[in-house]
Amino acid sequence: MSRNPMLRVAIPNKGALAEPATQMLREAGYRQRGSSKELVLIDPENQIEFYYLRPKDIAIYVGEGTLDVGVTGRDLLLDAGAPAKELLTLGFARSTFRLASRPGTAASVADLEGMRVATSYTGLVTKYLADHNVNAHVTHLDGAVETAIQLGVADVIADVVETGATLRQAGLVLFGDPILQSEAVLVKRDGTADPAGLELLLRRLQGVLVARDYVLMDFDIAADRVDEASAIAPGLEGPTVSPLHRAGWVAVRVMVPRKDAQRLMDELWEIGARAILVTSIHACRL
Ligand SMILES: Nc1ncnc2c1ncn2[C@@H]1O[C@H](COP(=O)(O)OP(=O)(O)OP(=O)(O)O)[C@@H](O)[C@H]1O
Ligand SMILES: O=P(O)(O)OC[C@H]1O[C@H](OP(=O)(O)OP(=O)(O)O)[C@H](O)[C@@H]1O
Ligand SMILES: [Mg+2]
Repeated sequence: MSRNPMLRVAIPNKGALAEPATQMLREAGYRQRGSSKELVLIDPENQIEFYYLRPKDIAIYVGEGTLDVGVTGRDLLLDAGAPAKELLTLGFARSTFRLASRPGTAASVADLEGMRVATSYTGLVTKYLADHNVNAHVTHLDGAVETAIQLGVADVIADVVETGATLRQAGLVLFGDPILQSEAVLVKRDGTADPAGLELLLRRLQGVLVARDYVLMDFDIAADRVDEASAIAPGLEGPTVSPLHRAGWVAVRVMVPRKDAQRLMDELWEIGARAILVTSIHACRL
């Protein structure tokens, strides 16, 4: 029997995406490299190969079809302008892409006419300026772009902002609307059939995302209050209700968003639920 070719997956080898991406794949049951010197890791048991590449190159490999799918940032994907599309948002490396300058330099993108803009994301910024009919000089820098203004290379920068600490340290302020909201995404080449093994990878990653975002909530409650409890905590497909030895009482189990757990416990307690327990989900397949 001939086996399908292995699924070929691009993973960032450094920067803000690298560690959370490998951690998520480990949680999804895949082998990951043990040292940053390993550039390729084959996981024959799961019929998958991982290629550890520079974050900026991943959309290019996937867009050209050299690799089947990859983990990258939405900002990097748009910057590359590669024919690849988002399949799944992964919830880490969340950032915004913003314009910044010394106070008083500009108030909106329209003020950038004729100015010098430094960025590591030349593709993204050039398109953004063109979309706003602004003619500005875009200078490409590989990183640490916040320093470009102090060194007289640019009037304005466009860069990734998370906490804003790097900007503050450089004496810069944000201006204008955010150019985009970014986070890590799984991408695939546009307009091609799904390769063998992709559906399984997606299901496993979705399982990790649900296990991270949801908890299990168990409680005991009088049977005639189950409808009220379901209105508070409906679960994903309705609660599991089991009989209890105590007459007129039942045990209820629901999945609830982790961030809402404390509020839901308070509300369930108010309507008479007792022995309310919250448990983490280690893994799941919905
Ligand atoms: N401080 C941060 N917080 C959250 N996400 C970030 C942060 N810095 C970068 N990112 C995101 O991580 C992705 C990759 O950026 P990163 O800066 O790690 O790559 P790089 O600049 O190519 O690598 P390096 O900075 O190591 O040279 C982008 O999608 C970016 O939005
Ligand atoms: O808003 P903050 O929390 O300060 O984070 C944003 C900073 O993090 C990234 O830098 P990185 O460490 O990747 O260095 P680089 O500029 O050389 O890419 C980004 O380019 C910003 O400089
Ligand atoms: Mg960086």
